[in-house]
Amino acid sequence: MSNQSPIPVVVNGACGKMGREVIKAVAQAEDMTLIGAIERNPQYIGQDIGEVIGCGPLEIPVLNDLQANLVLATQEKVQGVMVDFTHPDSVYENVRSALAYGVRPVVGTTGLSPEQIQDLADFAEKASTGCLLIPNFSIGMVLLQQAAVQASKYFDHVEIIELHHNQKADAPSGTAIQTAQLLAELGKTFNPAIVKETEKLTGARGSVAEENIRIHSIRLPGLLAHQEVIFGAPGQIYTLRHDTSDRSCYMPGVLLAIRKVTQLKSLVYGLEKIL
Ligand SMILES: NC(=O)C1=CN([C@@H]2O[C@H](COP(=O)(O)OP(=O)(O)OC[C@H]3O[C@@H](n4cnc5c(N)ncnc54)[C@H](OP(=O)(O)O)[C@@H]3O)[C@@H](O)[C@H]2O)C=CC1
Ligand SMILES: O=C(O)C1=N[C@H](C(=O)O)C[C@H](O)C1
Repeated sequence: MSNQSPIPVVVNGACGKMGREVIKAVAQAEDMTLIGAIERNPQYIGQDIGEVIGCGPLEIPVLNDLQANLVLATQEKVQGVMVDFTHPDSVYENVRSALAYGVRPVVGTTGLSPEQIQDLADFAEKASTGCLLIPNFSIGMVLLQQAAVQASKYFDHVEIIELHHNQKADAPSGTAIQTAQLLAELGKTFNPAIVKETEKLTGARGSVAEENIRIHSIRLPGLLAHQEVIFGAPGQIYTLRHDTSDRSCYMPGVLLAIRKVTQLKSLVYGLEKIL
């Protein structure tokens, strides 16, 4: 065991699908201490978060007061971290609040606009406070994206298909948007038109992201989170695919981000930057 004080962690969206996994992972991490579980759903407020998620008492009541927990995080021996897995509608304000208190945000929630991300980056820079925005915490997705960047040097035609459970609020997924951005960094425009296309049903050809890369979003019960990047060239197709089967796949990335954000002084976007 190291002599360093454990990192105090507040989890926002604690009773959601991802929040529950994060609570479990943080509670088991020897170098972290769970100090807050924030949730808006009244059915859980006041209950022990450990009991709610079925891992036994953790002596942390579920509260619906982010500000109070952020204040708590500033009173610990070492500066705290807020992990956010909530909703596109609330994440911007949550991160602004955490940064204002000097609490470092680790953000998994997707759906922030480019303008909101830039604003948070400026705010973190001014506050000289680390902040991590990670559209996807799984190592498999980082590897897929790296392979896609490599392939994009040799293929001029590419489309992205992302497939998720139908409780997902935002489309396209944060991961698909980031994947298109990474491919676009090469500085070439993909998918030169071969014929004049007509969409007989609006949206049939998906949405167009950076450098003319199309993203198609599928939402079905039974899916978790999946992505394909399909490259085409005359006479060949190269397909990269990542599938998740359990949300525990994100936890090594989440724990790494909690450790790394304490060493940062500005906003960093993407798991690949901290590996
Ligand atoms: N970066 C990554 O690797 C991953 C990112 N995600 C992203 O994380 C986010 C959460 O996903 P998931 O856990 O599946 O979602 P859930 O809907 O299961 O959980 C979201 C939690 O946030 C709460 N919430 C919803 N709306 C608000 C709001 N306006 N203000 C405050 N709290 C709110 C929900 O409460 P209530 O139940 O009352 O609605 C719930 O507790 C999504 O954006 C998703 O895309 C998901 C998986 C991996
Ligand atoms: O909502 C989800 O489930 C996921 N959301 C993230 C995204 O939008 O990319 C990450 C992963 O795909 C799971």
